[in-house]
Amino acid sequence: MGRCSTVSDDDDSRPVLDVADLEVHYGLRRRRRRALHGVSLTVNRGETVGVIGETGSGKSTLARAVLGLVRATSGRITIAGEEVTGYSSQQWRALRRRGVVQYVFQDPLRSLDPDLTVEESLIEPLLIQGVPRAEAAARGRAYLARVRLADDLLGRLPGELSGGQRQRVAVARALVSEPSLIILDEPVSALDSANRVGVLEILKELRDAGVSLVFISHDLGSVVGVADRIAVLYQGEIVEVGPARTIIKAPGHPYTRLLVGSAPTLRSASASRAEREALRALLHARTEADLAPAR
Ligand SMILES: Nc1ncnc2c1ncn2[C@@H]1O[C@H](COP(=O)(O)OP(=O)(O)OP(=O)(O)O)[C@@H](O)[C@H]1O
Repeated sequence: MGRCSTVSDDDDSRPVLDVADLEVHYGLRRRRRRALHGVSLTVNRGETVGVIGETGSGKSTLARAVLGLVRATSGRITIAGEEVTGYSSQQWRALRRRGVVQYVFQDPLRSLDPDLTVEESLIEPLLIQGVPRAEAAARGRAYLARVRLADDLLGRLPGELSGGQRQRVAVARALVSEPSLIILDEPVSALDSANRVGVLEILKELRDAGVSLVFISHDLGSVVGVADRIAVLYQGEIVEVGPARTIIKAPGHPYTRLLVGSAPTLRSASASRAEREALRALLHARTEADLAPAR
């Protein structure tokens, strides 16, 4: 199976995702909270970009903004050459129906309709696009094989699958319409280690086949083997972005150093406890100085 086709244009030089100076606030007046500040990120066609950060850093908010599930307070989001920032919910629905951007969430039950069989879930996006049923069914089966699941699961409901099988079906469903971009928000976090390895292998194959992916995770170790570039999100801001190898070998920001130092498998020697505490203190000092509350 080849590269995912381009849905809305065929200019390969244009980023498939261009997020510029994105700001997202939640709540009103005194409850107003800034979740993202000045976030800029591009994903080139065929590129896999990892976004890592600890809990509450704004990873899901970024995913939701790019999927039109949360509104940008300011900034610009362009997907496959289409500026979507000011889209109404109707326009977002139309964009999703065209299959330009697809998603996989941590909990596959959020990505899959519990009342649709695996086959129905796989062919639904294609039928919406007007693909004839027989062709849609054939493509659904092909993508099921691509995530290494057998045809005998086609008649099952999501509730009749294991967690790992469900997440593979969610990945196959995201792929079936051959979108320009797939957003994966913590796709392996809820899986046991065998399934995690299996799904990461599938993501690597997709990357090698030239599918454009955003892989969001709190776990640097999961992202590092899959992503071409990694963006580090800290308290709603991207503090560092670079090739995966550079992020691991020469992390620039104290928070990235802390992440790398806390993941012993990523370095020959993990940071000592004293080093980690020194980095935490440095981070704390920066946070106090740099991050003003939302106005
Ligand atoms: N619907 C909401 N209303 C108000 N605040 C929210 C809402 N959703 C998220 N937040 C806040 O925005 C910030 C970023 O949340 P977000 O869910 O994007 O973080 P995350 O990095 O995905 O965290 P996790 O890894 O725990 O999922 C947090 O401070 C969170 O409490």
